Amino acid sequence: MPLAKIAPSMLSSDFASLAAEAHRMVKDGADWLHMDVMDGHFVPNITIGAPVIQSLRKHTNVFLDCHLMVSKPEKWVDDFAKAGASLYCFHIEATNEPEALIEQIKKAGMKVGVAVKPKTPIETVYPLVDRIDMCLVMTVEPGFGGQKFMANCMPKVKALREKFPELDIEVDGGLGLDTIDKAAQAGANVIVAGTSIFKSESPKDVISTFREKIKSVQFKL
Ligand SMILES: O=C(CO)[C@H](O)[C@H](O)COP(=O)(O)O
Ligand SMILES: [Fe+2]
Repeated sequence: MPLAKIAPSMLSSDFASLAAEAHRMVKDGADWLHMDVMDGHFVPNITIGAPVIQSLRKHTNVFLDCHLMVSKPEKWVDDFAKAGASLYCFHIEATNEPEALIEQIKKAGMKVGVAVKPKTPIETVYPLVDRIDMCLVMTVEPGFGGQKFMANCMPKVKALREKFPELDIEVDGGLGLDTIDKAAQAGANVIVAGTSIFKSESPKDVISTFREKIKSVQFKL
């Protein structure tokens, strides 16, 4: 099972001080920064686009894990690559040609992630796993931070981990000190958390607790 990676969702940060918030998260132990991109069409919310990634990239070298909750994800690959995105994670529900999109993302020089919404069967990603770097199993309906963790998505994580022991498996939505155990035991190793980290008195402690919980199950799976 790959190493634990903790990826604060910047959706919960103060967007007016994004660079400072990014530095704060890295100082507090974040491995990646999770950048939630929403177009108001695939999900009923609008957040950021490539220009924001471009600005942020001028202030930090940290790995930018971009979660594209957008229709037509093929349309934005080059913009995000030029802007300095490290990983481009698209929703399998948003494209009819995932294989071509994966190749396009790789050609643009980014890592590739495929995301599945809670109701999407995990089997849909199995044929793609040999070509991707990460699978994101949503544990809320995409669109908003601060929602309740959907524990009924854990069997999807477990099945994916059993089939692909070395794959980066990311969970996203409602992760906190009260839900991290379930995600770790199911086999997730990349933890996205916005609300629980940014609302905490000590993001550093939350991040290190997440990492310890993943490590504690690492060798059992
Ligand atoms: O993809 C997302 C929303 O669609 C966010 O990454 C996610 O909601 C973060 O949630 P939380 O604040 O509960 O950690
Ligand atoms: Fe996300």
